[in-house]
Amino acid sequence: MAPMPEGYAVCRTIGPMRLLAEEDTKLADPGVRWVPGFSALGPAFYTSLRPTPLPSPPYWVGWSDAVAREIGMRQDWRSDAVLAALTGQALFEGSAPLATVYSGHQFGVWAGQLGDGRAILLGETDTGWELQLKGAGRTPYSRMGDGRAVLRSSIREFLCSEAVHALGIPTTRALCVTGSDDPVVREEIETAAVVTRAAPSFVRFGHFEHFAAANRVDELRALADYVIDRFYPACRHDARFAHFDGNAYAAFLEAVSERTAALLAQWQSVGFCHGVMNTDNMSILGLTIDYGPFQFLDGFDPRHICNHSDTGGRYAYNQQPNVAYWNLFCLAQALLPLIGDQEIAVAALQSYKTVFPDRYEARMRAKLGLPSPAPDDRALVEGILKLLAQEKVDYTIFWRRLADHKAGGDPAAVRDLFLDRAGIDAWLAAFEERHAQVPAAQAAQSMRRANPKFVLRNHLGQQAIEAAQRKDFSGVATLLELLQSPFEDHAGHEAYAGFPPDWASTIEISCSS
Ligand SMILES: Nc1ncnc2c1ncn2[C@@H]1O[C@H](COP(=O)(O)OP(=O)(O)OP(=O)(O)O)[C@@H](O)[C@H]1O
Ligand SMILES: [Mg+2]
Repeated sequence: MAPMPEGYAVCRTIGPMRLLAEEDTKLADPGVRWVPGFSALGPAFYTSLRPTPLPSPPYWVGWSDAVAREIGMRQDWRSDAVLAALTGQALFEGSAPLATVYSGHQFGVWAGQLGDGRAILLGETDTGWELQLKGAGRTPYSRMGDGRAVLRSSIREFLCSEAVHALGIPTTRALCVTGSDDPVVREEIETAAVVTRAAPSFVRFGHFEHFAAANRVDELRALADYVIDRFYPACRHDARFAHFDGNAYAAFLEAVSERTAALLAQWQSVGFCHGVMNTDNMSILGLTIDYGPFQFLDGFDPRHICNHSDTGGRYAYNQQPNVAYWNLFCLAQALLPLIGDQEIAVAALQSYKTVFPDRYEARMRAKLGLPSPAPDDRALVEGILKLLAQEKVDYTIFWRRLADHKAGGDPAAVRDLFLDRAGIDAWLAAFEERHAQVPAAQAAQSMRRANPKFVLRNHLGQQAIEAAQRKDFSGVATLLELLQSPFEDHAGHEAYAGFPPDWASTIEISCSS
């Protein structure tokens, strides 16, 4: 293990908190064991250090027992000792925390070294989950940052991780948000929080770029071999990659491209804007990672920019698929020393251009309740997107109402969303004609599984955040419950599925978190 750097948390006693005694640390055993995982790569890839505890006593803000179960934690995992371990007051027995180093392209420009400036990896469990504390204090990669995260952004990340998972979209998960009353300075003074995240791996495109940029090919290869062996073993032998003639790194690039294409198809179809698709926010596993200024579309506007810091609109909703490809190109460049031939690297990226549209069309067909493809489906999709964009019709509500209509509901609920009645009537007629051969009950059922009733809209998150800032955490729990089963009706919770209020458009979400 690399030595503890000076100036970071050595964690003896801070304020009223104390380092847990040996017997307390055992109590903090979450029911899983720690295995070497990423740390086995060696100190070139990270700095070992402890989280820095916050001075004030921590408290639970929100938690997901479902995630705890998936990780394999004990049923009564939410003990004081675990709370202490998830807020840096104590260490889980056997965990060897660290912060990893990566680099990246931010807003299209090479940013050089970044790294986990406020996320500390506790380790990997024997059940295959890395646990990471976001907002756990400064690291050697913090640059000018304070190493902290605020309650507002932590609640957003926690809820959205679980919402995106429940929508069937690959994502990092969130076990819990813990808070404390310690002030954190952003545009205003806010309070500190930590999100405990879980993922099979938090490796990003930027980890590869880091070693490639410094021409450190041995480390680059070690990292690629680790990721391939752990997560992409098929790249070494599967007949699917035979066209690369045994070049596992080219196969790896193709596999990552395909996962990324599939991810983007899901984001686009559900109306999810990520907001900061820098290469350091791109998961090598094709997971959604880094919930910052994200937004689910309210009214459908293809050019919507959810991040107020993104003045040029680089990460606008309709730019996301191209940006993902641009990011994959950066990854290809980073992997070039391993792949060995530029043409092969470029070839490995090509499948993005077919997988993305194929997956996107399949997702949109599912939203339309169509079990198999037909030549005019693209026109049907383009037709409705044009109408939705024309009047900025609410994206989620439109699709859910269309599903309800297919289930026998009044078509007026759909028509009433549009001023252009002739336009929507013509489209509905084409939709019904296309459905002539599809059993209505089957279509209705699959549409309700493809078109969520509940998404984490900005204003819903905002209401839960404001209550939590007053120490009322019930809004976080209620939203979590709805978002964990977003396709269910949840009678009595119609308000969470309604149109956003006027003030929703005034919420400004930026990179400040
Ligand atoms: N408050 C902070 N203190 C220290 N470093 C920070 C802080 N906020 C962001 N950073 C660092 O700045 C870089 C870019 O930040 P970005 O907003 O993409 O990530 P993030 O929100 O911190 O976290 P992640 O990508 O891990 O979800 C990263 O290296 C990140 O660790
Ligand atoms: Mg980030």
